[in-house]
Amino acid sequence: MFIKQITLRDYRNYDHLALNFENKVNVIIGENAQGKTNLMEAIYVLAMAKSHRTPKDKELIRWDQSFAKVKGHLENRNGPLDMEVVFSHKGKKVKLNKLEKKRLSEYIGTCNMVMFAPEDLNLVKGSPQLRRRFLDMEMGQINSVYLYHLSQYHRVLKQRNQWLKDVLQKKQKQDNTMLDVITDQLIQSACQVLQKRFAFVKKLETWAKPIHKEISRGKESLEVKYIPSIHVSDDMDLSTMRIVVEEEFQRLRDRELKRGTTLAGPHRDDLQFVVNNKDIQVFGSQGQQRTTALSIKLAEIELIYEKMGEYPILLLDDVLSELDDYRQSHLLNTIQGKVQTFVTTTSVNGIHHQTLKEAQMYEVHDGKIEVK
Ligand SMILES: Nc1ncnc2c1ncn2[C@@H]1O[C@H](COP(=O)(O)OP(=O)(O)OP(=O)(O)O)[C@@H](O)[C@H]1O
Repeated sequence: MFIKQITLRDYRNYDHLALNFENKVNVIIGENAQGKTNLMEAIYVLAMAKSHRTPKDKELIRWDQSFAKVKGHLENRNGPLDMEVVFSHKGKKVKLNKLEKKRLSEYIGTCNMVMFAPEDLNLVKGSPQLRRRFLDMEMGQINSVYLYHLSQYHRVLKQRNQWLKDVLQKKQKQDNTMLDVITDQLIQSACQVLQKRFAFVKKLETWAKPIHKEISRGKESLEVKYIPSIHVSDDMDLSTMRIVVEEEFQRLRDRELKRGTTLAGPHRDDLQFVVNNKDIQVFGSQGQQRTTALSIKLAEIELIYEKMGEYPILLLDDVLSELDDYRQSHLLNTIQGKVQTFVTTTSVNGIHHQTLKEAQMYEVHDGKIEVK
C-alpha cells in the first residue's frame, strides 16, 4: 500500500497543499515549526481519522478557518483508492472512494499505518495509559470487531462511572438492579476486549522477539506480557473469563460505591516488557528501552503484513536522529524496498544510509513544500 498524492486544505499551518509521493522513502526536511510534524500528522489522520497527538479534532483546523480537509490518492493491492477526512466545528466526515461512510469503523483499517515518533520511545517507561492507547490504536486498525467492542466498553464504562458518581453525590438513589444491568453490559464488552488484547499481545511478542534479539546482537531475550487488573489469563475461554470478572466486580462493589468509579477492567490494564527476566520499565537502561520500542514498531509492520496481506505505511517523525547508527541501519534495512516510508528531520547530517541517498527529498518552509 502506498500514498501517491495528498491534498491538504486549511490543515494546521497549510492553507493549500498538493504533493505527490514515491513508493519508497520520502524525506521531509525543515527547520523547527515549519510544518514537518503537521504533514506527518495529516498522513496519519488520512488513515486513522484522528491525530496521534491530540484527541481534539478542532486543533487540526487552520486558525480562523471553518474546516480542514485531508484527501489522499492511494494504491493498494486491489487498485486505486481515494480517502478523505473533513473536520469542521460540527464534527468530522469520512469518505472512501467519494462515498461517505457513516461509521468510522467502515473507514479505519482501509489504510494501515505505523507511526514512530519520539513519544513512542516512552512506550516502555511512560504511563500505562500510553501503552493502552498503543494497543487500542494498533489493534483498532486491523480488527474492526475489536474497535466495536472497545467503543461499547467505553460507552458503558462512562455510563457506569456517571451512575456511581451520582449515587456517591446523592443525586441518584442506589438501585442495585440498575447497577447489575450496567455491570453485566460492561462485563460482556470487557471480556471481548480482554480476549482480543491477549491474542494480539501474544502475536506481537512472537514477531518482536526475534527482531529484538537481532537488534540486541543476540544478547537479550524479550517477553511482552499483558497485565490485566482482574486476575484473568490468556488460556481462559470466554465463559470462564466471564465468571472471574463477575466475581471481581462483586468483590469490588462496596469500594466502587464508596469511590464513585469503576476500579477494574481493561481501562486499568497494562503491558509489561521483560528483557532477560527483568522488567525493563523499572530496570532497563535507556538503550534497552529504545531497542524494545523499536522492536515493537518493527513487529507491528510484520504483524500488519501477516494479517492484511500488505505492508503498512511507515511514518518516522523526527525519530531517526534519536537512534544510534546500528539501530538506524537495522530499521532502514528492514523496511528497504517494501514499505513506503516518510521520514522527517531537521537535517540529514548524521543519517548515513543508502536508503536515504536514494530517497525522494522535500523541503518544508512555513507551510509550503518544495520537491528537491
Ligand atoms: N491549527 C493551526 N493553525 C495554524 N497553524 C498551526 C495550527 N496548529 C499548529 N500550527 C503551527 O504549525 C507550525 C508547525 O508545526 P509542526 O509541529 O509541524 O513543526 P515541525 O516542522 O515538525 O517542527 P519541529 O521540528 O520543531 O517539531 C507551528 O508553528 C504551529 O504554531
